Amino acid sequence: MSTSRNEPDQCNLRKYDFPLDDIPRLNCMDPQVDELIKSKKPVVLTGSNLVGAASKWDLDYLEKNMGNGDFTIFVSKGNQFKFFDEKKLAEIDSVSGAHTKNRPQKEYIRPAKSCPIKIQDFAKRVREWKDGDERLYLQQALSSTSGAGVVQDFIRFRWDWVTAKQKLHNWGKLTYNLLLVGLEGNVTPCHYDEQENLFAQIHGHKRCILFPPEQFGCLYPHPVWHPHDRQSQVDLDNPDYDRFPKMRDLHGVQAVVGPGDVLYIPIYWWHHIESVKPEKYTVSLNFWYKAGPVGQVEYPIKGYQKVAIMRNVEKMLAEAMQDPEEVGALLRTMVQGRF
Ligand SMILES: O=C(O)C(=O)C[C@H](CCCc1ccccc1)C(=O)O
Ligand SMILES: [Zn+2]
Repeated sequence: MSTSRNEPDQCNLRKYDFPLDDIPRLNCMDPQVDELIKSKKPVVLTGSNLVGAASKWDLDYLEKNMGNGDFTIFVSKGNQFKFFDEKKLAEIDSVSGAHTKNRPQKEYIRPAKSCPIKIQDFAKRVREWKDGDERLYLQQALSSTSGAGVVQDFIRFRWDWVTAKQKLHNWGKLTYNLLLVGLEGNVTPCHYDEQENLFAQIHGHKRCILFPPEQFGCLYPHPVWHPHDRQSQVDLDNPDYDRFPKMRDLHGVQAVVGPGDVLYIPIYWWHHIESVKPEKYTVSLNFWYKAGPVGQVEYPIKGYQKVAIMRNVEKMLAEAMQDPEEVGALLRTMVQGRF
């Protein structure tokens, strides 16, 4: 039911076959918050005012205060913006020796293509956008050249609060803040990142569905050498249970975040993010922190540590075999009928 305030109508959110529990929503001063972050569990923090200085970052303000540099936007014919790492493609081309020359170069479909744009053009295209047009998603790291007004606001974020969190939980350094401006209906499909993430929602609402690293087996990620490394092969919005039978065992958690909310997305947790009604576009800013130092390893090892181990095995085998196509065959030979 939609309340009088500008809130999403929980009833018109997409329904899924798998169960979804609610991510706790706690005031940032609640001591349970640090318990949850310490145990790498997601939580929505309210009242932090972390990006209060950005509460005025709507399209008009961004248009006037982001300078005239080029911004990276992604354009997609559909509603999915599945991250495609061009650097991985370059690596595959560089590593492929004579033995792979005779194989037709596997063509990769890029679900969304990236192109540079001025913020003014982007804002115009968002205002004029209507259903059926190709979709846009601005995804740009903020820096000191991001426009005077925005930089002034950036300085006034609650750095004291967020730096205290970083230190308390032994996170590594802040790598960057990604500014995200997307259209209602845009979906960032299920993937995980190798960084801790304080995801601040500024304008509009986003529905975030998360799964713990332990559900790696149900989400069938692409191989680490693939440009879609860290992205799930499954489409939650169009499940293929024949190819991916273990999707039936999915059990996620979810939250709809609105302006002022900060969602803690723990490192290695899967997340699928959709910009939802009633607003036409959404503005978010994430705070990505490198993982902290690996402390004393405790046994049994945790789900996220198993993911790190599996990644290393895939990297080592791809390096040893020099031909990614042979890694699967070798792994099947190694485990089938034996373990
Ligand atoms: O903050 C996060 O981690 C998100 O996934 C937010 C997500 C956009 C992320 C785009 C992206 C995904 C992978 C690599 C580089 C960029 C959204 O809000 O749509
Ligand atoms: Zn992410």
